[in-house]
Amino acid sequence: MTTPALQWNRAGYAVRHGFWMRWKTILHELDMDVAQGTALGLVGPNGAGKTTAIKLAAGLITPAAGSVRVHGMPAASSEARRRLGLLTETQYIYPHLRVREWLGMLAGFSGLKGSRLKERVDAVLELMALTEKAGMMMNTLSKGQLQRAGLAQALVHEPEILLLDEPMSGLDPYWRYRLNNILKEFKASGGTLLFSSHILADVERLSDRVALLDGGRVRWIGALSEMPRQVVGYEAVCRTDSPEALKALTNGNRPERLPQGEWRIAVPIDKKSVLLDLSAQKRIILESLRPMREEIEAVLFKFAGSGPAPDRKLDKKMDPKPAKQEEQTP
Ligand SMILES: Nc1ncnc2c1ncn2[C@@H]1O[C@H](COP(=O)(O)OP(=O)(O)OP(=O)(O)O)[C@@H](O)[C@H]1O
Repeated sequence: MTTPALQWNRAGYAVRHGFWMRWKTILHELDMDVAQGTALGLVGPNGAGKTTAIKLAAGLITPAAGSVRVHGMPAASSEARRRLGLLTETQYIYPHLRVREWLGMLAGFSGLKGSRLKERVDAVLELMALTEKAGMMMNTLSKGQLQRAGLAQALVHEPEILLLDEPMSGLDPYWRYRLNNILKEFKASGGTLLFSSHILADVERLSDRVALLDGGRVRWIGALSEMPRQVVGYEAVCRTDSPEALKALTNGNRPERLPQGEWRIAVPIDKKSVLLDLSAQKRIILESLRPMREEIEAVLFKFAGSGPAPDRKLDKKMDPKPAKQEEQTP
């Protein structure tokens, strides 16, 4: 079996919290992975643990239990970090640096030098349409421009893996579309993507798999197309001369007349037997029948909070100090 590009292996994370500095578990035995060349989208309510999971993969924080690996290497190792491009939710900008200087400085931290560094800074400025802003101070950028500068720094050293916390945040619809295409190209060229988002349409467009986090646990992981969604009704296309038959099927939903004279109707689940009876009696001629499933949002909402309650035993058992021994072993 090939080693995943990213892997959280029963990874836990805890912080000291509150007046009494009690331990608070933020992630509980997180088990998930991302295969090379694929995208995993993290979704979940505020405070679910998405940013913490990304920070663990970036090696910014170390797990208190279990391990987090990048191509089999500890996420906090310098070799792992070299392979990563990271966009955090809150960017550390140096307000009095110019955009080009800021990008150059971060590119330098990633190991780029000389003409190669200049070449790459120019390339990401152009990619993010910031060439004209290159001489401006960082603190004069708009929110969306700052986000694009953040994406430029994540891409400048041509990482194999991108870790993006809310990458679409602050972007206008045009840039959301552009970024979607940029990230698809990144993936098509073998790149691996981990990102979080509250915008389900973006998650649907970009992810091969989705992990739903809530309360610091993975509640569901898989391809959205495989998500178990209940049938809530049917979309029927039929021919009929009977307005009563149409009325009996629709629960007040307005039927749509199609150009060839057929009717497209949304039939609620409880009218399925009426539909079949009318069809058997030839009062309607069914041309097509397609199940309608519940909205993805509704299923996610159901999954969130549906798992086990936080594991108190784990909270107590968890060694708050980073699991150094485990982390060193590739
Ligand atoms: N240093 C800390 N001290 C106390 N609590 C913390 C700390 N860091 C994170 N948390 C808590 O951990 C939980 C998970 O935070 P995290 O930022 O990972 O959530 P998230 O899913 O990214 O949320 P959002 O969608 O709002 O960005 C939150 O309840 C947060 O308050």
